[in-house]
Amino acid sequence: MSHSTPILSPSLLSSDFGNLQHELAALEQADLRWVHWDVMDGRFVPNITFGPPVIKKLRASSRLFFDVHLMIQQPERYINQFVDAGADLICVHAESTVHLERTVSEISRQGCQCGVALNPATPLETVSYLLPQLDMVLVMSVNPGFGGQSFIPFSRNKISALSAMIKNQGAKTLIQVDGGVSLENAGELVSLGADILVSGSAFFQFPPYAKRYRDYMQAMNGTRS
Ligand SMILES: O=C(CO)[C@H](O)[C@H](O)COP(=O)(O)O
Ligand SMILES: [Co+2]
Repeated sequence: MSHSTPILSPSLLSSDFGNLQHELAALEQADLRWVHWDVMDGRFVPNITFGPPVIKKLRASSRLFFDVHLMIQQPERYINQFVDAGADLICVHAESTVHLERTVSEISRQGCQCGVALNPATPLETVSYLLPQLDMVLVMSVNPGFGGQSFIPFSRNKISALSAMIKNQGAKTLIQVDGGVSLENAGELVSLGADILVSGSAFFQFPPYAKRYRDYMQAMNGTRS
């Protein structure tokens, strides 16, 4: 089921890592509701970013919804730590854990919303049986690991097919799209079925954030069917 109002979740990957507290405050001031944390371990993806201690420290001063995208091998080892750090939603990659059902069940059991991310080449069937228990499926529209990449065109078909799959099952799972999202494609992605768009480079490189957020919301609402 789609959210009546689509959500923008700015990816901190493109923010000022030297001043994350300020960045979070600026997002709140600009009326954003969500923020996207790209956690990378240097193994599942080549880069390394931040982990639970950083998120926990910043949780204390932020009311934003913490949308945590784990790009780490065997995320089941760290669920407890990310829940304790204050994540509102934890999203694990289907490709990163052998026992995916057990991993998402554990996230829910610990009182957190749960999501599964799919790399571009990973088929939707991977999450078909899990939809009733997932709060969100993240369709990666670039290969994970870096910000500023170009949107992979076949992701459009994947979003529509996932939207149809969710409707057919009568599930309430939200669709998030991450990678290469811009003001230019935001409206189209929402019309295809996206409920939450993640934007890193195309958000943070264009301050002031309040104006950028307004522009995104206009684009996202404009073509909602
Ligand atoms: O998960 C990610 C990369 O692995 C990021 O969330 C994503 O790439 C956002 O960056 P951009 O909007 O610049 O593409
Ligand atoms: Co991400």
